Amino acid sequence: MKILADENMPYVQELFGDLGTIETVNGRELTPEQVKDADVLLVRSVTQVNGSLLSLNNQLKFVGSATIGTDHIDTDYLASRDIPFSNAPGCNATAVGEFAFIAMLELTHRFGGKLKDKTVGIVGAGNTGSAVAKCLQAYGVTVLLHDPVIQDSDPRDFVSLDELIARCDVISLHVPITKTGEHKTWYLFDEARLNSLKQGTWLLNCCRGEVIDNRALIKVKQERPDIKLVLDVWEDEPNPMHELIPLVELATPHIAGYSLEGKARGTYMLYQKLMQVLGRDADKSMMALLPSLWSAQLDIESIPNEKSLLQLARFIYDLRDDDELFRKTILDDSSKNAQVNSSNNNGFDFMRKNHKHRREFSALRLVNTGHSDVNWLTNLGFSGIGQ
Ligand SMILES: NC(=O)c1ccc[n+]([C@@H]2O[C@H](COP(=O)([O-])OP(=O)(O)OC[C@H]3O[C@@H](n4cnc5c(N)ncnc54)[C@H](O)[C@@H]3O)[C@@H](O)[C@H]2O)c1
Ligand SMILES: O=C(O)[C@H](O)[C@H](O)COP(=O)(O)O
Repeated sequence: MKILADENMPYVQELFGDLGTIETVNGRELTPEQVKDADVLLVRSVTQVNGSLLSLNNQLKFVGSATIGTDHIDTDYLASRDIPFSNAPGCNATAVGEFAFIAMLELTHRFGGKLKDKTVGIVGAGNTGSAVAKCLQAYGVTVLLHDPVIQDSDPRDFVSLDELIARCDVISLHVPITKTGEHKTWYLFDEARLNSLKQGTWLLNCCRGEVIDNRALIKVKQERPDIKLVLDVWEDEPNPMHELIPLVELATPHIAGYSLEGKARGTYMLYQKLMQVLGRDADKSMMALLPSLWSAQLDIESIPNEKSLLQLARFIYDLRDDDELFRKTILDDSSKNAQVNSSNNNGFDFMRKNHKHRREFSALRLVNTGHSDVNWLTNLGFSGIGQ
């Protein structure tokens, strides 16, 4: 069996190695010729899987995408050819939740005030939106949810988008990209909606770039510096509008979901699905792939203020490093960029490919050595305390 896998998918050899021959490829540049004799195709979000890519292949038994989003997959086409498909729902939701939470702590530290005093609106209350809400609620932040698709069948409370915008100090976007239908999300935040943000709103986008009209965002942000932005995703990736980057407070190249655990979960979910398709037992364990804990343990006496919480979060993941590298990689030093571009086509993809996967909060075991209540850190995701 020939398994063709994106070169940026970890643990493929460990999980699929005994099923056949593995060939790794640059997913963004994959051609029909390369796919021609594959039995299994494992992709990430950068590969458009459609009739054109699969036009020379008559033997494909499975397509898997180690991602939450499926907007790069022509699922109707795969169904028309009876090719089983699976994505990896929720695989990197914890990573996105922690990324957005840390970004909010960073903004609070930079611009003053307390995150705990803010009201945060989540647009799209599925896996990633709920993961952000979980972190915020563990810390005691007020959260409002907007999700017209599930609001009638979900027991949580929901508000309209207008109410969310009017009441929230921070808005975090977690919707799939959809171009049609009653609840389409393409340019959900167009110029009019961006202008309706209340004074001083922080807007985070960790879902898909095209949920915000980026050209309109440049215009609005130039007129309204009170709005603060965290963008992990961009219109027209891997070529974000250069004029937008300096206007963004925290800018990263679509890596909100890039935790080691999130990537491992993505590959593992595809392994489980393929074994099911092949009618075989999935006898490998995902936990065996991961280094057990990133740090044996950290003694915590108290979290006296938000700065201490930020320091603890930075110990796991210092988002400022990715922001700094992103600006340098994309904007600075054209000669360096030329080198990057020649070997890897694009600085955006270069940074994603070479991203050192961070760990999730759960990789750090905390021990409560004081008398104050720090047990809520377990609800935030850390291991140890209260267990
Ligand atoms: N930046 C990253 O690294 C990263 C990582 C994971 C996922 N993503 C993106 O984030 C998206 C969301 O991921 P998820 O796991 O939360 O997906 P999900 O399917 O679990 O949740 C999405 C939610 O959005 C809701 N929704 C749909 N249209 C809406 C609208 N118009 N208004 C409000 N809510 C709407 C859906 O009902 C659903 O509950 C993915 O589709 C993917 O594109 C990005
Ligand atoms: O949809 C997803 O799961 C995310 O956008 C994912 O993090 C994208 O990462 P990629 O597949 O491009 O490596």
